[in-house]
Amino acid sequence: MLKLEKINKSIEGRQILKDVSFEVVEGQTLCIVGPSNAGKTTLLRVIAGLGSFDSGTITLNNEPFDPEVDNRSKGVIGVVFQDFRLFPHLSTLENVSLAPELVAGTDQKQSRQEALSLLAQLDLADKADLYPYQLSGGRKQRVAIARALAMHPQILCYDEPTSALDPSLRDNVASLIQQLRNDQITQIVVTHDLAFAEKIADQTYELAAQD
Ligand SMILES: Nc1ncnc2c1ncn2[C@@H]1O[C@H](COP(=O)(O)OP(=O)(O)OP(=O)(O)O)[C@@H](O)[C@H]1O
Repeated sequence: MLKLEKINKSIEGRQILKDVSFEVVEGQTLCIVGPSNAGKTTLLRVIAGLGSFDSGTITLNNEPFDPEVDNRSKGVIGVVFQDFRLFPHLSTLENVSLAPELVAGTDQKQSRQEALSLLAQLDLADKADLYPYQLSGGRKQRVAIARALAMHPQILCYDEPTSALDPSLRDNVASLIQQLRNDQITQIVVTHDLAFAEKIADQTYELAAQD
């Protein structure tokens, strides 16, 4: 589905990504693992179009795909950030319905209906009117997931989904990712936690630290 071939990227003269090649299969979960500083976040940013790369090719469904151009504002690749990045001045419902309205042009009634249905799916139905500061870390993360899913991404990516949460929630995050996999959502999960990766991954790509 999404295929990377020999992706290279240097920052300030230092090679961070070297010949990164893998393919994530539709409906499956790919984990990108590696030690600190291996370039996991950098790679995720490249995939999501939030950062450039120097050489290599990326295709999506066998078509050339330039994330910086083709993902901008389109939500083809959704991202759940480590720190969630919710809009603090918006309610849970508004956080989820905003992008479909502003970016995809969905009318407000429909986008709110869809947001409510996603919130119900993620066990947040009774949190629709709360603001981010009123939510626990685990719930904020689920709002971030609902917000990404609201754009109907072809792939949902996570940057270190367990690291900002209490360790007791690790299994809940794993269950949630497994539940989304059962719903046929294609997922890419960046993690340094090998045991976590083992639980959720169909496929693992190991990123080695460069010198
Ligand atoms: N904008 C930047 N400017 C300078 N160096 C950068 C920049 N972005 C990333 N780097 C460097 O690239 C290397 C890889 O960083 P990255 O955050 O991608 O690694 P990581 O595997 O996600 O690490 P961690 O698990 O610690 O988050 C680091 O040495 C980092 O300092």
